Amino acid sequence: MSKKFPIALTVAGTDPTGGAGVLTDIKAFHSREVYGMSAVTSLTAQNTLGVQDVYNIPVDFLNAQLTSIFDDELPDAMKSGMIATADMMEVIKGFVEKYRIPYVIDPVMIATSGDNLIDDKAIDYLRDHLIQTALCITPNIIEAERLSGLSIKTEEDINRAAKIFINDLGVQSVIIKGGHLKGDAVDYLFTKEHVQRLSSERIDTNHTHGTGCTFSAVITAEIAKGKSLESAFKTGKNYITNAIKNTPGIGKGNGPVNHFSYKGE
Ligand SMILES: Nc1ncnc2c1ncn2[C@@H]1O[C@H](COP(=O)(O)OP(=O)(O)O)[C@@H](O)[C@H]1O
Ligand SMILES: Cc1ncc(COP(=O)(O)O)c(N)n1
Repeated sequence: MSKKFPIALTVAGTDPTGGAGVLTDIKAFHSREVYGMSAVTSLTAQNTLGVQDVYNIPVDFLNAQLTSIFDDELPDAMKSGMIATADMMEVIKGFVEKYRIPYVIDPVMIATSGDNLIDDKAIDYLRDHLIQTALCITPNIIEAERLSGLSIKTEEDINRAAKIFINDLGVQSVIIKGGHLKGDAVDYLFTKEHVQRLSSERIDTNHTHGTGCTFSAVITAEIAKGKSLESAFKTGKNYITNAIKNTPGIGKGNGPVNHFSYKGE
């Protein structure tokens, strides 16, 4: 029987309050009318106030989850978020290379609350071995600084970091997200050939838990539909701006975003 929906897979950690990680990714896939699958890397005990505890799934069991998925049905695109260790990254790299699946990496390192989510060896593996396997990586400013080794304060710094990603580290394309800079919220997609700049007003809120997860999940969903990266980037930006603006107001701290309100392209 032929499948009726595109399929997107997320490989990431869980947040029991549903604001970040696997749960927000699946909500975003569903909202974009894409069938969602997941392989869990870590269980976290976290909420809108911070991360209270982390349990990393044994690497063999991550392998087992991915084997179950890929033995049965090939997703049209996949993304990853929190991958706590280099061993886990190696397993994921194996599947991406074997099945040649379009892959978006959100190089998650630190939660909005400031808690570390992955170890230093994992950051090195991400930079030296994993990001090269992706169609696109979506670092925020802090992640772009850590991976490129530059301090990023201005648009010029962003351009320099992008050159390092593409020319020195060998990534196919990079979206550097300006959510953590001042002024308008500006994101930049760099490929070897061109730059696409998308700007939105900065929304004055602390309800930005899971924004990076959601943004990369929407991009992955659009890629699963066969959309171009440029078009997926536009949808991701429109979706996240709307989702932050219409915050559902959940929790006592940095709340999650709204997956019900965006109906556009
Ligand atoms: N206060 C805000 N107002 C509008 N857009 C925002 C705001 N904060 C983040 N964004 C947007 O949300 C997306 C995620 O960005 P960012 O917060 O930088 O990533 P991360 O969640 O990985 O730290 C980007 O498209 C960014 O421009
Ligand atoms: C399991 C998990 N994955 C990712 C994030 C980062 O979230 P954000 O999108 O706010 O940077 C998180 N807090 N928890």
